[in-house]
Amino acid sequence: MQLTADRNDEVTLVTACDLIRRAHALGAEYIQTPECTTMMEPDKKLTLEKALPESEHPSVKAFSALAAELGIWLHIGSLIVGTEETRAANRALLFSPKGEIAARYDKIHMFDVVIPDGQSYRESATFKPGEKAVVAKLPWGELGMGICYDVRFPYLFRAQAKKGAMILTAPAAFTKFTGEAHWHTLLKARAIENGCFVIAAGQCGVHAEGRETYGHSLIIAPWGEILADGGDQPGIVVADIDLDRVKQAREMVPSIHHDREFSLS
Ligand SMILES: O=C(O)CNC(=O)[C@H](CS)NC(=O)CCC(=O)C(=O)O
Repeated sequence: MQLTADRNDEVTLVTACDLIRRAHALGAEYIQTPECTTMMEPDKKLTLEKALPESEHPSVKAFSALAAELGIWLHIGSLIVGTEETRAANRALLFSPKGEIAARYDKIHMFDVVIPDGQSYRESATFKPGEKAVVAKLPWGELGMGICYDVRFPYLFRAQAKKGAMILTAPAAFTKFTGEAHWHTLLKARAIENGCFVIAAGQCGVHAEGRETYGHSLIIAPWGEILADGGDQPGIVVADIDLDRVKQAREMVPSIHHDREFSLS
């Protein structure tokens, strides 16, 4: 599902829940939302003020209740969650159909980048990077959890695939500028090189202070075909995931089994 998060999380939460309900009505059993699902707040101080711990976080409570009500696996691409330290976590949460948190992943790679379109980002000023890669168990197979900028670090997804992941994920708030140049290519590469499905929900549109995100939520098959593309407007995309296609792609090109150690001089 993709949306344009407001800086006010209460406003965005309503939209997010509505889109999740629409996806469920179409038969979705696993639903993914973008990075920073309920809030895109440019101000560091305001971001940290809203960064409540999981146990007190209004969005965590709402999504847990919604997952239980609908009986779905709900993968919230990320929420801004308070930690014991001064910086927050940019954390993805996977809710089970009982509403329990089945897995959590803190974004590892921080987007500290100056973009030639004039925008500059210092994610590490607000967020403490995670240190643990995560592969979560779904009833259909294992799912590797990544977030946004992580998609540029192929060894993270390689490690997840080697651990058994058949679905790789990168919910995102990609910039429009870098998305136009790189988004489809990076995600297709992660799918092809690992023989995995890739599912990546994206923020889209114009956010507070003119920040533009790329949208184009993608579902990609292990052979590299794009099964669904969300375009640039808020909405949902759905696809049937046949996990036999992982085996089929890896039978055609078994590169996942051909990694080698080598020296470099
Ligand atoms: O801070 C927020 O409000 C939400 N978080 C983000 O937007 C994050 C960190 S600033 N964005 C990215 O990682 C973009 C990566 C990207 O665009 C690329 O790799 O090209």
